[in-house]
Amino acid sequence: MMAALAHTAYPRAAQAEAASPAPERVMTTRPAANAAPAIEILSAEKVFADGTRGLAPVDLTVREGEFLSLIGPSGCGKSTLLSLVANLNEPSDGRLLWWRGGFDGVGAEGRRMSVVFQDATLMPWLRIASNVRLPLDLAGVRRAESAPRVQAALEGVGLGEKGRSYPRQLSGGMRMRAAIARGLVTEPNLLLMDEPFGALDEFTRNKLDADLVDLWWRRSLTVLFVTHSIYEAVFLSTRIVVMAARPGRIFAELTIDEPHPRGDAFRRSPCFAEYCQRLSALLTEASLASDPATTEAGA
Ligand SMILES: Nc1ncnc2c1ncn2[C@@H]1O[C@H](COP(=O)(O)OP(=O)(O)OP(=O)(O)O)[C@@H](O)[C@H]1O
Repeated sequence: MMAALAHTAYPRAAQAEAASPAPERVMTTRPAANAAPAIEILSAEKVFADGTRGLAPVDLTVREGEFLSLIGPSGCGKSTLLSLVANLNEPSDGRLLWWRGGFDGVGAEGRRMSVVFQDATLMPWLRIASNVRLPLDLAGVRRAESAPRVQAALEGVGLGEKGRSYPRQLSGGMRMRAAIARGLVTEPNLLLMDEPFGALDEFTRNKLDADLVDLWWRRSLTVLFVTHSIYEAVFLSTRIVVMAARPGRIFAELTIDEPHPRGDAFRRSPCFAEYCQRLSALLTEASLASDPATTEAGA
């Protein structure tokens, strides 16, 4: 089980979504600032074999229950940072902690992690259900046990009827949902997502964003999310980390202190527009700080 998160009840009338009869859920602005750390990045630095300094020392704590997005100009190290957290890459210096321990503790109860990339990477020759079942097959889970878990994961992303289809029979948005189902089938506590909806049209992306934030909220997930989209970052996140390039580093942070679940009413609200403007201004500053000429001049 995950550590208890602070749930702050909001008067339903305070939100336009309250007009909708469907969700009987308590609104919340989790997580608590003092929630336990899921990931601690401690002065982690990355210099690649060719000498490229992908990341200057970065210090960042991702707390349980956060939806934390990384945004910044191209080459600022978002994917590099995510790959360190996924343990697909090692820091050249500094270290990371996963649930206050080493990576060998990942996978234990309450410490499960999944990664979803921009490309759905489904096996074209396997039906959707078999694609989603892959992580369970690799873990040696027996079919009798995996079948209901696969079906539940598919239903969780709205693909309950598509298990017998092949990837080519699905739209791009559906394939991405299948990739998310594959990420969720192991019931992760932490979901790492590298621009998962970057290749989708805006309408589909908005829909998947709404479903993702709903999943995050219902399942008490912790999410570390890479995006280039200001709107997506503001809509989804509890906190946004703005990065600058050359070398990749943390430039600024913005907390989106708005209750969940969030829906279209939030997207249309003046405060959404304000957050977007603030984030846009920070990104402009980060881009200027990423310009070598500016950086040198200011040094
Ligand atoms: N394997 C590698 N070898 C050398 N340099 C690399 C390698 N991987 C990344 N880099 C460099 O490290 C820096 C950070 O790259 P990274 O892909 O993390 O940035 P990003 O913010 O995710 O970029 P984008 O938004 O364009 O995806 C860039 O300068 C990139 O060229």
